[in-house]
Amino acid sequence: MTARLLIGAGAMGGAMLDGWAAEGRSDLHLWDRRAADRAGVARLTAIADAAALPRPLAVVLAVKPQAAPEVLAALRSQLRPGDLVVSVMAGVGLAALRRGLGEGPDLVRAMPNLAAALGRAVVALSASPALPLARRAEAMALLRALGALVWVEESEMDAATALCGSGPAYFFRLAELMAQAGEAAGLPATAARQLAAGALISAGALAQTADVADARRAVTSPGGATAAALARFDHEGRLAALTAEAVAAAAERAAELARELETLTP
Ligand SMILES: NC(=O)C1=CN([C@@H]2O[C@H](COP(=O)(O)OP(=O)(O)OC[C@H]3O[C@@H](n4cnc5c(N)ncnc54)[C@H](OP(=O)(O)O)[C@@H]3O)[C@@H](O)[C@H]2O)C=CC1
Ligand SMILES: O=C(O)[C@@H]1CCC=N1
Repeated sequence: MTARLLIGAGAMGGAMLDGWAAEGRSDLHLWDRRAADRAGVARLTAIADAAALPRPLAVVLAVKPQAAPEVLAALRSQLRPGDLVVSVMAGVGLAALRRGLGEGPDLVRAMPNLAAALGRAVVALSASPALPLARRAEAMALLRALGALVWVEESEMDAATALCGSGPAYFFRLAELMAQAGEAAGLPATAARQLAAGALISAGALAQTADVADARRAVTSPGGATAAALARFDHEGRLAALTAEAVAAAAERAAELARELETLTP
């Protein structure tokens, strides 16, 4: 069984630990500056301790992209040929990971989301075309407990980040605004929040069983209340335009993180 080392246990790393805990794994190691201790997870006192971990070793990098140069530099000399490094850092490309970590480890990029804690994320994956299938399978085995896996080209990773990494926040924002609008329409604040969040949960559940366009059509009675709302959303294509603009902004920010990293990399 491959030992696992997670570096960075903030929001995303913590969610992955929760997802793996549900798998009942006993070979989890963690390095983080200050995350709380967790049952069943062995804390390293320094990244340098990674050298002594059992092999084969899979390292998952979940620090902020801005911390990448420092963390990659500390990790580089601790890795051995055959180690697998999976990075969930937005905007940190395979080339930057390779420069930072050297030729030893095999590399995979992954873009999960916070539903990894519940095993309900969708995770975009990319790797060099030269990465053998067996190593891809190892990365998939590592991430399977976190949710559904979708391979994309590395050139598509920023767009994938804008959808699956950031995407949950878009729906949460809409639910926040729906709650505000519900209150303005006369509901008590608590009920408005419960109903808006409930609608989000209901939509998520339905989206698991049907194509989203079909599900939308099923909700929309001809001439009914939903149709009235959707007509406003779609008036002159404004929701489509706004959504396209927002997704492009997220993808562009991921690309920009990569450019910023170039200036940080020694
Ligand atoms: N949040 C999300 O929904 C998603 C995040 N990601 C990616 O996951 C990564 C982590 O994001 P997120 O969990 O939100 O961020 P957080 O800031 O919540 O977590 C980062 C963690 O790494 C720790 N850390 C360890 N070493 C360092 C170091 N040398 N410098 C800085 N931090 C360090 C931080 O410690 P400290 O608290 O002391 O700074 C913190 O615990 C990012 O690269 C992001 O792009 C990907 C998909 C979704
Ligand atoms: O906002 C971010 O940059 C990270 C990546 C996707 C979700 N959170």
